[in-house]
Amino acid sequence: MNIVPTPMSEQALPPWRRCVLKVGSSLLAASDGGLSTRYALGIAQFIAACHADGKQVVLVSSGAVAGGRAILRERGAEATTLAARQALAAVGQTKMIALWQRFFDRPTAQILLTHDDLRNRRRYLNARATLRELLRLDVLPVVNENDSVAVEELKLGDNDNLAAIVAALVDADVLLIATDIDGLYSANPRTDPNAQPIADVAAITPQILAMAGGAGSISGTGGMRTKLEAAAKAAAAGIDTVLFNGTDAQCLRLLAQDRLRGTRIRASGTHLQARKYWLRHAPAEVGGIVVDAGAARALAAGGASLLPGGIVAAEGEFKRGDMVEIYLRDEHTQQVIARGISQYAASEIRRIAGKHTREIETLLGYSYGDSVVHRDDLVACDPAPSASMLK
Ligand SMILES: Nc1ncnc2c1ncn2[C@@H]1O[C@H](COP(=O)(O)OP(=O)(O)O)[C@@H](O)[C@H]1O
Ligand SMILES: N[C@@H](CCC(=O)OP(=O)(O)O)C(=O)O
Repeated sequence: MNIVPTPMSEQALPPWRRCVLKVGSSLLAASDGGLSTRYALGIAQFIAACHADGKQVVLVSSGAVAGGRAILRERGAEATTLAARQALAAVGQTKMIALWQRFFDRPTAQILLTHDDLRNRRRYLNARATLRELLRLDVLPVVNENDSVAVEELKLGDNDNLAAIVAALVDADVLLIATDIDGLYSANPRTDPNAQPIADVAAITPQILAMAGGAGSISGTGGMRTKLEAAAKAAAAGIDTVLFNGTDAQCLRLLAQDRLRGTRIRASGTHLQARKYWLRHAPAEVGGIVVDAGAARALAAGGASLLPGGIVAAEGEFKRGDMVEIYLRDEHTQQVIARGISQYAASEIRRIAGKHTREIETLLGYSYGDSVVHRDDLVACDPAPSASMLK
């Protein structure tokens, strides 16, 4: 029985500047094995329209496994072992990148991430710096899990969750998930003729989670369940998620004009509120960075990054990627004026404190960038003496 689900109603979306767009295997897998451009073309046109509007897109694309399967089949082989499945993903990954590359004038870049890259603080920061740089250079980053080396027990496994993590990583304004169905329904419409469309979800509650079923095709992984998990992760980072039908050209055209025929899952607060809340409340390392009055004024005013020139000293033994407090000190008092994530370890800061940014490379032999604390990773604090540091 072929059930046609009730269509979603149309709604306006808030304007956005940077998105993560996840495209599932269901849209890329060809029915006879391998990858198909059938729906990729419409999605590429949507991405090109976003670029033309000055918007930034990070593409999280599945398709490595589907792409490799056809080649394996041609050779009469079967992916029965883990090594065979990983080899298959390695072959398919190049097919998937080639599929996207042909649609764009601007360069595409391949970023393969593992669970470890996202868990390890230094690698997380490096991945973030690379993605930021690619966007600055107007390159289209195409992200996938590094299936060919990921250890089975530590695999993220589905790209919905990966896309949510990447959305937080790049500070996206919205997570767009393209799939083969119009959005979330009260039950899986492929099996339940009474399934009703749900256009707006205020929060991922147990009732909402209970609506989600598994994948709709043999190529899909996780179905609606992993999309809702991803939306919950994005919501916690202050990012809205949008589920829409990537097979529907009209839906894609509307989306390019910030109109949605699909499901919007709302974040609890704004993206900035969530990030600032986290920066304000995440535990800081012992010690911190002491700055001069000029730097303190710039940080208190908001919008500035902390550069080495304004730093007087680094105290304690924090590492690159640690949350630190930033102080202004005179003979009598010490005030926490801001907190943020340090791009440099305390020992490195001691060597570059008071120096010009162009000297970083010479002094350290490498550079993680001009900012010691980037403005996106920094929150100004209400003036209050630092209890832990008062002598
Ligand atoms: N409540 C639901 N609403 C909509 N779709 C659902 C629901 N529960 C399960 N699904 C299934 O989820 C599928 C999409 O997920 P999936 O097959 O993993 O695709 P993708 O490859 O795009 O991630 C749909 O085709 C549908 O069959
Ligand atoms: N990393 C895998 C994708 C797994 C996955 O999440 O697939 P899907 O749910 O279809 O997006 C691949 O490239 O085949």
